[in-house]
Order: sequence, then C-alpha cells, then structure tokens
Amino acid sequence: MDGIPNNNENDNKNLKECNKEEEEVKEMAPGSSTPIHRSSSRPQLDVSRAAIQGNFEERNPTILLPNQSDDISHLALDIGGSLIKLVYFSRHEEHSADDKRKRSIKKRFGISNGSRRSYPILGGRLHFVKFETGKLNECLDFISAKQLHRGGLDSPSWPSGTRPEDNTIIIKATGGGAYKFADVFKERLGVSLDKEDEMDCLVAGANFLLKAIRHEAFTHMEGQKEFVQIDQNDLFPYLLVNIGSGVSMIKVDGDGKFQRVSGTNVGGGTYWGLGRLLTKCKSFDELLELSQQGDNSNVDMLVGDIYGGMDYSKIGLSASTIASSFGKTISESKELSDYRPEDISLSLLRMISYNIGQISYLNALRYGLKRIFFGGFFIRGHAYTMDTISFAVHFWSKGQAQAMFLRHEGFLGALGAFMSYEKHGLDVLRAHQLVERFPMGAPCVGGKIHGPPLGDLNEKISWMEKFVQKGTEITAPVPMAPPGTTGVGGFERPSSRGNALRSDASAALNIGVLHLVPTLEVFPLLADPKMYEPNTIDLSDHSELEFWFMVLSEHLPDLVAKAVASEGGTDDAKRRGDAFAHAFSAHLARLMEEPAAYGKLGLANLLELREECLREFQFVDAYITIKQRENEASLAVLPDLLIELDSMNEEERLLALIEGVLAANIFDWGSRACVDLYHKGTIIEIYRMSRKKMQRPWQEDDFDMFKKRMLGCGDKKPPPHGRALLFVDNSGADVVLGMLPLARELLRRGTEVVLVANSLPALNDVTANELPEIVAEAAKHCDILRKAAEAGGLLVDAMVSVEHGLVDNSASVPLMVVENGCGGPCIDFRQVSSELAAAARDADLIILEGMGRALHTNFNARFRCDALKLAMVKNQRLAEKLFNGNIYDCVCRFEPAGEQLQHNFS
Ligand SMILES: Nc1ncnc2c1ncn2[C@@H]1O[C@H](COP(=O)(O)OP(=O)(O)O)[C@@H](O)[C@H]1O
Ligand SMILES: CC(C)(COP(=O)(O)O)[C@@H](O)C(=O)NCCC(=O)O
Ligand SMILES: [Mn+2]
Repeated sequence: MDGIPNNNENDNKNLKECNKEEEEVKEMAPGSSTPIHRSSSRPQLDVSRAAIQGNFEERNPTILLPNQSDDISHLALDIGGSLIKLVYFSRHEEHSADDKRKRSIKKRFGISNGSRRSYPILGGRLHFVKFETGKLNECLDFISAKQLHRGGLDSPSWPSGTRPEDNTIIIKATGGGAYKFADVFKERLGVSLDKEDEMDCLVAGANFLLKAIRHEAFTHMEGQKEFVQIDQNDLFPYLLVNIGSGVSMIKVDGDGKFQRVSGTNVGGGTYWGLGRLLTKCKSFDELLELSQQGDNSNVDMLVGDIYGGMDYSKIGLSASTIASSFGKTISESKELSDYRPEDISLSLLRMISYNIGQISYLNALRYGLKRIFFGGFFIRGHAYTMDTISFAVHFWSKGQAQAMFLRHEGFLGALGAFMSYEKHGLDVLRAHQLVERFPMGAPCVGGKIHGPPLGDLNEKISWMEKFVQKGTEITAPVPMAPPGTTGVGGFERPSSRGNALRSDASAALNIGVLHLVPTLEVFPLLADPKMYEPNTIDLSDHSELEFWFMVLSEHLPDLVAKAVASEGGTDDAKRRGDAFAHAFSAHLARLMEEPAAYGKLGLANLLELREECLREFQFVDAYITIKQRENEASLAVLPDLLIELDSMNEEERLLALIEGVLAANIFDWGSRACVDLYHKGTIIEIYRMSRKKMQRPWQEDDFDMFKKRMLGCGDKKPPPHGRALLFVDNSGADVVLGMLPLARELLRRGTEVVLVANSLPALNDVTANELPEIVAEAAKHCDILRKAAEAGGLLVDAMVSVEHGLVDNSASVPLMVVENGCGGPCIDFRQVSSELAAAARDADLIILEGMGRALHTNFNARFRCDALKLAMVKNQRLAEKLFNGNIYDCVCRFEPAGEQLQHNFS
C-alpha cells in the first residue's frame, strides 16, 4: 500500500451497508456485553463484583473488592545500623475460572494443573520497603497496618515448623537490630524474631538476585549504565562488597560457600555521620544532593596544589588527582564556616567511595577475583557514587577487575533472611517465572512524600493526586549528565554529576514488585533461548525512547477517554482515568530522565507497562465495546468472504488469504495513524480499502517460498503441517476476516490449528477468553470451522446453532485456543503460559501476526520450526527503521525450519 486508504473510493452501496452496520452497533446496549472472564496467567487484581462502599455521593468513596485476596505469607527483616529493610510476600489467589476451554486444553496437552505442582508456592508478589532505623515506630506501624506479621498464620503456605503452637508469630530477621530490638517487636507486635546470620543472608540474597533476576547487575562508568547478563554457570567466585553503615567484603564461592575476607569501618555511616556534623544536613538525601553542587578542590589537596599546578606524570598522577582528601582544611586561616557544605559533602563522598573501591580492589587482587559486586544502601542508585567506585576499581586494577552494582542493592540481607524460610520454593524459581512490575505509590518512608501504607485503590488515587502536586521533580525531565573529563590518570572527577537526586518516592520506582509466576515457561520452539532478544528496537538509543515517549504521550488522552467510557463514564471512572494518566505520564517522564531506571527496558515492556498501569487503576478492558462492535460487524460479512474464497483455486486462495491477513491487520487502535482512519470511515470501508490496495511485492515478500512449502510445485505435494500455532492480534476484522479464514484453510488441509491469544486485554487485541465465542459465531456459517471447533472442545460452552445436526467429528482435525501468558501487545517468548508451551511441543508451524508480535518483538527471532511473520506496518518511523519503507507497507516473512537450523550452525 502506498498511502492512507481513501474513503472516497467507496461506492454508495458500500456506504449504505456501512451505515446499517453502524446503526446496529448503536443499538447494542453496553450492558449486554458478555462478562469478562479474566484469565490470570499473571497475577492481577480481582475486580469482579467490585462495589462502592458506603455513600455514593461521597467525594472519595472506597471501592470494595470482595473477591480480592491478598494473603501475606511471609515477612523478613534486615535491621541495620541505619536502615530497616523489609521484604514481604503477598500471595494472590488465582481467580481465573477453570473453564471448559482450559480443562479441555489441559486434558489434551497433558498439563496437570499447570506445572506448578513441583513448586510449593502458588505465586504471588515480593515487595521491598525500607525505613530509617531511628524511626522504628514507623516500621512497626507499617507492619501492623498491613498486618504483615499475621497473614501468614492462616496461610497454608506457612512453612512447616514455623507455625508455632502457642500462636506466637516467628519472623525471620537479620542485622544487629534483630538482637537489639527483639523485645520491641515482641511487645508491640507479639512477634518473635528468628535471627539469621547477616553474612549468610547477604550471600543468599546476592546469589538469588544474580541467578534469578534478569538484568540485576550492571556496570556504571562515566555516567553510562550497562546491564550485564551473568551466566549462571560462570558466576563464582566473586567478591561481594556490602556498603551499609560499615562495609563487609565477602569472597563468594557458591551457594552458602563464602568467607568474609575483609571490611572497613569507613562506610555509609561515616559519610552520613560526618557529613551531618559538618554540613548540618537533615537527611542523607539532602547531603547527597548537596554533593552534586560541590567542588571538592576547595577542600581536597590536589597533586597540582603540591606540584605548582603540574601533573606528576612520572607516576601517572594528573594535577587534578586528589593527593589528600580534606588536605586543604589544614589551613589555619579558615574555619568550618568558611567552607561550602556542598564542597565538603562532595569531598567526603569521594574520599569514602575511593577508599572502599581501593580496598575492594586489593581484596579482589588478593584472591584473584575479577568481578566485584557492590551492594548496600550507601550506593542508593547514585550515579556519582557508582562512577567513583568504578573509577577506583578500574584505576587500581588497570582495567583487570570490574565493579558491578545491583538493582536491589540494599535488600540483599533482607532477601536472604526471606530465603531462609524453608520450603517456600523461592530458591527454585528461575528468571522466566519472575515478572517485575512498577506500580505507583508503593509506600515508602523517609523521603519527601510519604504516608501510611496504601490500603486500597481509593487511597492510592489520593496518593497519586498528592504525588502529582508535590512530585514535580519526577515529572520534569532532568538534563542528562555532561560528558566526563579524563586526564593523565589518577582520580579525575567522574562525570555523572549534576543529575538531580530523586526523592525516595520516585527512587522507589527503581525496583519494582516481583511477581512470582511459577506457571510461566520458556517457549520450547525458540531456536536458541540464550541468544533470544524479543525487542527489535533498542530503547537505549535515546532518540528511539524520545520517539516512543512522544507516541505514547500523544495517544494518552484517547486512551483515557476509552478507558473511562469502558467503565460507564462515571465520576469514579474519571477520577481513576486521571490517576492512570498521571501515573503513566510519571513513568514516562521517569524513563526519559533515566532510561535504565527500571532495568533494561524494551518497547514490549513499555507497552505492557501501559496496560499494567490501566489494570492498576482497575480498568479491566478499555476497548471492550469497540472490540465487540468490530467483532459483530466482521462476523456479519464473514459468510460472503468465505463463499468468495471457496470459489477460487488453491493457489489463488492462498494468496487471497495472506492478503486478507495483512489487510485486516490495519485494525490497530494502538496506532495513531489508524485511529485517525477510524474517524474517517467504518471498519468495513477501511477493510475494503486496505484489501484493494494490497499489492505485491510487499516490502518483505516470501510468499512464493511459503506457497511452495504449502502447495509444492508441479506434481509434488508436500505433506501438510501437523500442527500450526497462530498468534492472533486484534479483535474484529483482523481475527475474523484475516486469521480465521487462514486457520480454516490449514484445517482443511489436515493441519491442527491452535489459536494463541492474549491472557489479558491489551488495546484492541483479542483475548483467549473472547475467542471461543467468536469461533462459535463463525462456525455457524462454516462446516470446517464447526467440526474442527467441536473436535477441539471449543463449542462446549458456546451455543452453536443446531441447524447442521449432529455430525461425527472423529475424523476432524481440531481447532483449539490457548492463552499466551501475556497482557501486552507484544510477546516475549521467554515467558509464556504453560498451556502454550505444551501446545508448542508438537507444532511444526508458527504464524505470528501483527506489529506487536511480529515486528516490535520477534522480527529477528529464530524458531526451530517453520515460522511465518505477517504484519502491516502502521507507523512511518518503524517502516523506515526496519526496511527503509513506508507506513502501510506489509511484511510476509517466511523462515523454514531447515533454514533456521542452517542459520544457527553457520
Ligand atoms: N534515607 C537514608 N537514611 C539514612 N541512610 C541512608 C539513607 N539512604 C541511604 N543511606 C545510606 O545507607 C547506609 C545504610 O545502608 P544499609 O545497607 O541499609 O546498611 P545498614 O544495614 O548498616 O543500615 C547509611 O549509612 C547511609 O550511608
Ligand atoms: C501497540 C501496537 C504494537 C499494536 O499493533 P498490532 O500488534 O496490533 O499490529 C501498535 O499499535 C503500535 O506500535 N502503536 C504505537 C505507534 C503509533 O501510534 O503509530
Ligand atoms: Mn494488536
């Protein structure tokens, strides 16, 4: 296609048909919509039967979620000299109906209630919170308000042996405070602290993070953060340096195998303590923030000060190298008040960071360790601190040793204490079973914005409202760091200065809530799971991030309007809509400010973040009405399309089917260009236009190769595929007029077809729960679909017209539906539902459809079976980026299994 379809090309007859369709649509009462069965391969809020509690007239009514259960199963603490770290687990019951579709899929693929039997935990969420030790009461209030200490008592997942006879609650705790404050916990909460060794915990926490969390570790040099994927088999030995109040250096050789080889009393407590005395700062963050405006050369004695402005190049020291920290303050003519607090703070930060970096290096050298991981809250995600430490390690080791940092820096001990609960199964969890989410308003204390723990959605919305008023620093992008200076060597100033320090409230977004989803699996047909990278576009390219920031920001008002309308347009819905918009904008602003804030983020994650954010504010399915309207309109024209297709010969039909899929993929409510189209015409008009303009060769055109595989050439007829997985995209024409006819063709040829659809709604994508009904409607007009759907157990629920009478289906190949495990418009094949993984085992063809699944993600993915990628590009920049093309170009990429393997072995 070479441009936006032009509506004027329609004749009057078409217009009349379309008007009729629109009228039918208007008559559909919103209330008549089918109930949304929410599948939950990923944990979620259960909003079924949600109701406003109390007076409807009230300004901020509480919403009651009778079916939401949030059982707290475990809590573990690390009570340090400066901070109390808390890790707690909330178990989320799965509320998805074990419907007939699911049961029949499980039976067919031999899945025994997911693969989770081997996992003692059911799945849930790990939360991370911290408090100042000096404000122990805030921590106790938090635990008490959230009843974190009690939930586990009634929980079946409470590990055996820890559920006490006399109902005293036992909680795992580490750090000195586990001893010091044992009585306070007993008195205030009736809790006994079960003490775990601090070093054991630090190591257990670090090993868990490094093995189970993708992109946990990163390097930080000259302002550049780079995530490092650690090979599990090549993790040990390493040096763990935990910079808390004091510093511990631990040589780690394996799980539970370690030795504390060194430490230093000059640590985080030293910086904060001395800094407070010397600058009168009221908080750690204030002190750290001051350092960013500092110039330490007013306080430190530099090599140049001693050498009359010259380098001491013979031993590799530049004039700007610090010769003696605080060396200038020996001057008798100056008092403390003559020095700027900013300069003092910076000098102190550099002194302590370099010192720790240097001692760490010496210990790494002493034991022949190449990797040093730094943890502890002294680091506080602060770019300058990390740069300084990295600089020291790099300088002293001449580049031989590498400093790495951890996203969960301060929570190593608390996580380790958490791991020490026996039999909770956390240790067997793997990266693909963990999904990190970044909900708004995770309660945190000690920053500028804090408050009581958020109890319900209403409190969260109020928090958002305050957050937006106060938190301007997080919504306003901050300029990037200036390029660094490097001299002859020695301690030049690292470059990451000038970045505003984020308050704790926004820094809390740095680590998310870890969702544990034991049922997720790696897709078995990936050619090389270790090398697999789902995202096609790299968002670490700042111009890409800027582009997507703009696209998503511009789309926001339309999305909010749809979301609010989907919930009846009530005042409550509007308020939630505003909160959602603020929350999502804040996420975007945060990412613009610090692209690596949430770890390594691809476009797939960004698009899913938007969906998650909608769910967070309880928008169950923003496009529900649109989806239903488009399904109905498309189903109405399906019979004619099938008749037309059936009048063609096999070759013509195959081409028409692929053209049909590409043309119908124009129905994308996530694309700005398409949304503009919808304002100009009805869906059938757009579909016809799109179809008409479909012209080969496409931008990527492997159709002939695909045709050869399907139909052979000459007399040689290749065997049909055994089973095809069709990854469907949008509701309406896309699935009904595009993918279903293609599925029907495969079925006709004797190939089993599995339609793979989203577990949760995302834009106008069709979900696995919605598909059986759509198929049932389509089956009313088509024998092939009906028999196959019956054979696949799809029509058990759906009321199919009996006009065809009872037929023996034993010979039919089945048509099935499975959920993919996703709640976004893209797919990451490292984390799919167990039903999809099971269905994939006998599949020899996969068809990925749509931009999200075939272009934004998986465009370059390689599979062990035949793969067909079909999409229409509905974004000019993407078309340019992928193949120097244009908006509405089409992709038909066929990668036969043999070639994949050749690629892999060449
Ligand atoms: N909000 C804060 N309040 C106090 N100290 C903080 C804060 N944020 C970071 N820090 C730094 O973190 C150090 C404590 O780190 P942490 O790993 O929690 O050690 P500990 O277990 O000894 O408390 C403090 O000494 C200080 O340097
Ligand atoms: C979210 C989407 C990937 C969905 O596309 P689909 O998979 O439905 O073809 C796509 O709508 C998209 O990239 N939208 C943002 C870009 C734009 O407005 O053009
Ligand atoms: Mn889509």
